[in-house]
Amino acid sequence: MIKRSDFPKGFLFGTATAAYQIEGAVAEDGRGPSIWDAFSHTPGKTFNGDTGDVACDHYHRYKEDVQIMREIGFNAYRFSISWPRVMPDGKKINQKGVDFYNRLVDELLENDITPFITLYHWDLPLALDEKGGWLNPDIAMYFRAYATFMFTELGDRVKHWITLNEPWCSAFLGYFTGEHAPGHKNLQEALIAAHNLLRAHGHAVQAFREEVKDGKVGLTNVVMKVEPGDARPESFLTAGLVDKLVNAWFHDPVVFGRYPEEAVKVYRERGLRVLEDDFEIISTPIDFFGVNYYTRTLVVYDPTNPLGFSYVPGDLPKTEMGWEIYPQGLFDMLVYLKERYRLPLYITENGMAGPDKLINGKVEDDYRIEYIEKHLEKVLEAINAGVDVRGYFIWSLMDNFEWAHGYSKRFGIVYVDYSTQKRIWKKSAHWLKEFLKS
Ligand SMILES: CO[C@H](O)c1c[n+]2c([nH]1)[C@H](O)[C@@H](O)[C@H](O)[C@H]2CO
Repeated sequence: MIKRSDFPKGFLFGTATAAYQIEGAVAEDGRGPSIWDAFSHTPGKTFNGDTGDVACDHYHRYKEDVQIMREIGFNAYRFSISWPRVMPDGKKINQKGVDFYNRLVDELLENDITPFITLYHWDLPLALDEKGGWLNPDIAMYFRAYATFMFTELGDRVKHWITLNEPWCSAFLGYFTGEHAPGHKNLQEALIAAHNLLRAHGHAVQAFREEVKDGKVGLTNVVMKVEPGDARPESFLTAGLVDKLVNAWFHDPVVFGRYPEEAVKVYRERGLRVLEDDFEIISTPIDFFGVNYYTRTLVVYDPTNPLGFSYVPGDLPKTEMGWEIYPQGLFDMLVYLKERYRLPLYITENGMAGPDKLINGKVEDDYRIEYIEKHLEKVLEAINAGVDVRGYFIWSLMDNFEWAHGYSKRFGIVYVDYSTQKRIWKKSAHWLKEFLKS
């Protein structure tokens, strides 16, 4: 049985959330609409028509939520700032919105919890989307101004920052598959959005170096273990390619100042334009990578698919999201990231959606305890293999708005009864409290 004391001294154990998924209060104290407000209110876009209008009402209940984190024993908390809450039109400052984050940061520090702030977790101000959003190259300068302002506001107390959460999702789910806001379905647009996201990241890092001299800044990416879904040699080659399209596409530019050649070739062969400007800015050195790991993805060679591959379901046990439970993939990817980029790593998300049922006031989520324990074992294995992992954040503190899945998927270690906003510790929260004392 793994113990907290097995981990290096100073290793951070935290939990993670995102503004639009938990805050609610979407029109309170001057907050402006985001693309997710518009998207979730568009019929057919989210499960059951669910929206983030109320979510977990964290905007009003943040003190209670911080107390839960303290009682469980976390020493870190990763959350995101709602850009449209602090700048309703993407530019003009809304002091009441800023004050919420000042209160939240102070509450965390008073409870000895280290704040990790994500500047962008998908809730772009709608006003900027109306100017082209991530398709408009000017977005990088809007983002730089927003980042600079937040650094000056909170950088005296917050020393760990993440520019973007998963630019792959923002670009490819938002502009190619259309599953996420703003819901476009155009691969060329996805490539343009991806490049502007990376440019915005680079500008924010440059601003950070000017504003927060004693801080650390990084980028959090989707980290998928990509494996061949059958034994054909072409599928092994395909897995290597998809790894470049998903993982390397957002890691390589930030460290090497270029896209992975094999992936550029795939796009160019299909007549798509791959942007290559501003790599100098994009590769402004960062201090760490945030790793969001959940599962592996299996791909097979499929010439009928526009990009030459298709996904296949694996046969391992799956979570409520249909994602295979594959802790080995976390070890593999931590070693892969260390070998390729040689940067410190924080696991900024790891967790599972479970069939959580509230029965007689309890949620016996033993499956989540096993999931967390197995993944922590792999983190420890990676550390012992020489990977510089500095923290682990569970997704998520509490059940929340799971994007297009609405409230149908529960990732929390704390159950939320949305009809009463009551927070109820799941068995996994009690297990974590013991683990964090061990
Ligand atoms: C393959 O999963 C992705 O890396 C991923 C999973 N998740 C995420 N990214 C997002 O960062 C969170 O907002 C989601 O709530 C969370 C759970 O779906």
